[in-house]
Amino acid sequence: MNRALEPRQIDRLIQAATLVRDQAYAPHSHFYVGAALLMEDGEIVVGCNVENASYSMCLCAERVAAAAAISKGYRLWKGIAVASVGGVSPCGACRQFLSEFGLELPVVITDVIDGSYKIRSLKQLLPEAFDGSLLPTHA
Ligand SMILES: O=c1ccn([C@H]2C[C@H](O)[C@@H](CO)O2)c(=O)[nH]1
Ligand SMILES: [Zn+2]
Repeated sequence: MNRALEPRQIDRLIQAATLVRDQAYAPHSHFYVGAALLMEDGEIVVGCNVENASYSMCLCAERVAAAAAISKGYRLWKGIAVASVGGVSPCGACRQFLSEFGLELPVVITDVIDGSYKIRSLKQLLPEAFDGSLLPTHA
């Protein structure tokens, strides 16, 4: 199966992630992040980071987008773009969270300053991932 994103899909994802970044609630870090997930049917589901005065409760944009997609009934994703100043990679927690739904996922890591990006698979970002297959309750 060809999992590579087409240039047009990459553009759409970057545009959506950059746009939703404006909605980020980040009064504590002032670090604004947007994420956009591409569904198998072409739909895009977005998320931004949502912070809290109790810092450990902060939600990353990637997990907000992933939870929104699941809530809409989407579990098959073609790619995700993450937009921030400097183009940060998803944190470890988000890598693990996203991996639940497939390690082949292409991650488009975008710097909103100049629009540059790089693409890495989740498998590259999370080698030797814990996938729950050894859990006694695994189906
Ligand atoms: O990939 C990342 C990295 C950080 N953040 C958020 C979490 C927190 O609100 C702020 C600073 O870490 O940026 C994300 O949303 N995604
Ligand atoms: Zn994260």
